[in-house]
Amino acid sequence: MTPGQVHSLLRLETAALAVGRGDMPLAQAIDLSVPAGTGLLLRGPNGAGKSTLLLTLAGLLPPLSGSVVLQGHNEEEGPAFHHCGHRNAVRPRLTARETLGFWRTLNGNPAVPVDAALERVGLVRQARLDAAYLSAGQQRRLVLARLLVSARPVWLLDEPSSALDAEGQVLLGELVREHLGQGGMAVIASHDPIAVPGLPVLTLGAAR
Ligand SMILES: Nc1ncnc2c1ncn2[C@@H]1O[C@H](COP(=O)(O)OP(=O)(O)OP(=O)(O)O)[C@@H](O)[C@H]1O
Repeated sequence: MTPGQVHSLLRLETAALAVGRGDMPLAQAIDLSVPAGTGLLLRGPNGAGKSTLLLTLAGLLPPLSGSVVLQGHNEEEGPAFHHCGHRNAVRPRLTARETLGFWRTLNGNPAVPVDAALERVGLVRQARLDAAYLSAGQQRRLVLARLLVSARPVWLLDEPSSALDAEGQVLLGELVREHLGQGGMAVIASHDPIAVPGLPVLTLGAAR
């Protein structure tokens, strides 16, 4: 079975989902249905709850009410979600190559080899450099490479384009399009344009 055939059974669904922090609601009545091979772009002003929604979809925050279900997912195949927060979560004293090796081992389901992932994101020359010495955009590219080294069907990306140069933004669009093309899913919170044609948009309101 190809990845696309495996993922084609999956669908990310929320029903009457309310998300928030503590007892403070930020967004309510969210009814999503994201089938395999499609994505969703989250828009909305600062503080609207986009990051909170991504964390809730990832299972890292509890819903205030309602449900999140990944239909068709077999738990025995391991975790389905890659959550990449707006912070890079890189360890300063691991090299770029060690960082990807660490994530590949931790996340399991090995996919693209570490050196191939570094090449894909343009970090070959930085492979042996401590992550602390990577520029902001290079650290962001390392986060993108992390998506590649372990196969997970659902990418939850929080401001993935921040600090990326124009070429990096093109790369991000390519990676997301390829992932969707293989039957994956992506929910992306961003204030920037994302180079994925036809991406549906969910706009969260201001929470002020
Ligand atoms: N740990 C926390 N405890 C309490 N409130 C929090 C916590 N984290 C975030 N918040 C609040 O939740 C609200 C929504 O934050 P969130 O990060 O989800 O917004 P966002 O739409 O992603 O914003 P941005 O566009 O600025 O990234 C904000 O008012 C924020 O202060």
